Amino acid sequence: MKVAFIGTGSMGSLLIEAFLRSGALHPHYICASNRSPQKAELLAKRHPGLRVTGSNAEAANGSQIIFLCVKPLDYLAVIDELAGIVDERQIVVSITSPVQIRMLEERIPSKIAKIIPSITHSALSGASLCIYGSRILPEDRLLLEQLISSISIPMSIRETETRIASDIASCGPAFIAFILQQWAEAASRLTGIGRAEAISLGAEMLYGTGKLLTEGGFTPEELQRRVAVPGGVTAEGIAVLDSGLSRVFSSLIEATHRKYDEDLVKLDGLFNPPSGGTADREERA
Ligand SMILES: NC(=O)C1=CN([C@@H]2O[C@H](COP(=O)(O)OP(=O)(O)OC[C@H]3O[C@@H](n4cnc5c(N)ncnc54)[C@H](O)[C@@H]3O)[C@@H](O)[C@H]2O)C=CC1
Ligand SMILES: O=C(O)[C@@H]1CCC=N1
Repeated sequence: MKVAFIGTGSMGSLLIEAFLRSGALHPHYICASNRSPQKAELLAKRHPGLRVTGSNAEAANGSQIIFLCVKPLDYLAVIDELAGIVDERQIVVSITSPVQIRMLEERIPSKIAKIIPSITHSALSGASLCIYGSRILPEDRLLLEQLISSISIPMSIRETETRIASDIASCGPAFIAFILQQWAEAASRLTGIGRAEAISLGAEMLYGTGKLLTEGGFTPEELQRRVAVPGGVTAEGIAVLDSGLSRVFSSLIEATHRKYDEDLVKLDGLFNPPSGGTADREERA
């Protein structure tokens, strides 16, 4: 099976390398193209056999699955390039949340899926968010999920839930890393523990907590009950978090959704230039 990756920036490269590391894909079956070819050529150097093409059309030609790993505002240019090249048997996968499946189905005849990845896939873990277009058949879904499950846990979501699900699964690693950084800096400032030591302790704790919440079968509530012994110190800390955090997460969700709305308006203008409908604004969660 030939698989193409258009855009080999941060996420395109990460996906290629994760698929190679998992053994799901072999370099000989991968075609990659990028606006500045150097990035794709670096990948080819690291993974002999991986083919870098001079154009996106060349990468897509004959590929069974085509991952589009460019930023939202670069989609239209790529889609227009592919329009006369791809056919109804090929599967085009968008990895970006604001580009609506409908926008792609209107412009190209291929089967369309949206699979939103996460940086956690470079550790062969984390959830990938899967949304399938109207032309995707059960066997296409099986093929995609077989591939993506080599590097992640595929989870089907509704397209209207893309923003909030992606906030948690894809932006989440950055949010949690920020919290850990702040915690470690406060710990270092107030107690003198080394920042690096505090971060190592926190990282191991996050790894173990993730395992307990997944394979360990704990719910967040059970985990808190087990750790916060009556009359102990954890309960004191949870009371502080309780008084401060609920507002923080509401503001966070408002901020990401506001930015998403702005992206939808820009995309709407790009994909429907003259009359410019606003239907996409209704499509977010
Ligand atoms: N970084 C992350 O953790 C996640 C990113 N995403 C989504 O992935 C998409 C890509 O993000 P990154 O990889 O971080 O961005 P990036 O900027 O690192 O990579 C985008 C690549 O696309 C290339 N490109 C732009 N226009 C092109 C064209 N016409 N033809 C070929 N290549 C072209 C650029 O040269 C660049 O290498 C974004 O839409 C982002 O929302 C989704 C989930 C997680
Ligand atoms: O920051 C961003 O826009 C992308 C989307 C999900 C994770 N990173």
